[in-house]
Amino acid sequence: MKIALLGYGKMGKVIERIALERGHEIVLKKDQNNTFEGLLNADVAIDFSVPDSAIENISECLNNGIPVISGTTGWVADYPKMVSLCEAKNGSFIYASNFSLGVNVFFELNEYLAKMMANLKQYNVSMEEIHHTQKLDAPSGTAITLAEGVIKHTDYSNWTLETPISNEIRIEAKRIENVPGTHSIFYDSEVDQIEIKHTAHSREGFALGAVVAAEWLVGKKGVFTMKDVLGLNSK
Ligand SMILES: NC(=O)C1=CN([C@@H]2O[C@H](COP(=O)(O)OP(=O)(O)OC[C@H]3O[C@@H](n4cnc5c(N)ncnc54)[C@H](OP(=O)(O)O)[C@@H]3O)[C@@H](O)[C@H]2O)C=CC1
Ligand SMILES: O=C(O)C1=N[C@H](C(=O)O)C[C@H](O)C1
Repeated sequence: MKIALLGYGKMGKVIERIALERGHEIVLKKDQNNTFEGLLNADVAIDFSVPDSAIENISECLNNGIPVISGTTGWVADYPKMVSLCEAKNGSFIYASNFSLGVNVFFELNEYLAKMMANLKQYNVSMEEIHHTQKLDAPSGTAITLAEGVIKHTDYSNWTLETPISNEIRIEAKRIENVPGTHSIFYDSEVDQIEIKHTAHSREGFALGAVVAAEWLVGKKGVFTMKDVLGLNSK
């Protein structure tokens, strides 16, 4: 498979290594300093760039009939626009706030726990995410997906980085040197605490998941999620 990398930073470089190990070829490594030249030779594009460039990168792919995977976070308010563009162009698109298998299992666990806790009003939900100090967005895209998973099954209706008012889930975003990504969800009552936690030990899991998603997407039309890629939709 010929892959265009849109974003060639920390993630782009790990994705390149894993893609080459799996027998793929890299036909474009786009950063701030070059153009999309080479994109049209790609079977699929993988965007791990910056919040301000994700929409341009994804649009360029969809407008040119190139299937695109995006892992860039911090632009999700505009996700519906990219879904509409993909549908209008009969294209192929996957966005995931987190491509790792472990986190996608954790997303399911989070929703399962939220369903069980929904009627136990004595418990207060909060979250913590910890990432490296270069991260541009807060809270992390993964924390937002986790909060949405709780909101879907409980009376919570929003998340906040500030002091929460009723029905808001407080997310604390910590930035510590070299942390690849740690997410915790807490259910606190006066008498106890339930905590679930996912800790990424490196960026390998995110990158492998993105390459697997790219391999899966080629030849399909539509807007998909990691649930489709991992066959979790029917569960
Ligand atoms: N969904 C997931 O599983 C994961 C998502 N992420 C997300 O992926 C994104 C990238 O993370 P990371 O690799 O750590 O970040 P880095 O800052 O290391 O890399 C970002 C890259 O994007 C490039 N870039 C900047 N502007 C553009 C542009 N206009 N077009 C293309 N590339 C551009 C930068 O280029 P230059 O060097 O020239 O500035 C750099 O190469 C973040 O949003 C992060 O949150 C990260 C890990 C997992
Ligand atoms: O910026 C990162 O590094 C990461 N970003 C993603 C996010 O915002 O959730 C995924 C992962 O936690 C690493």
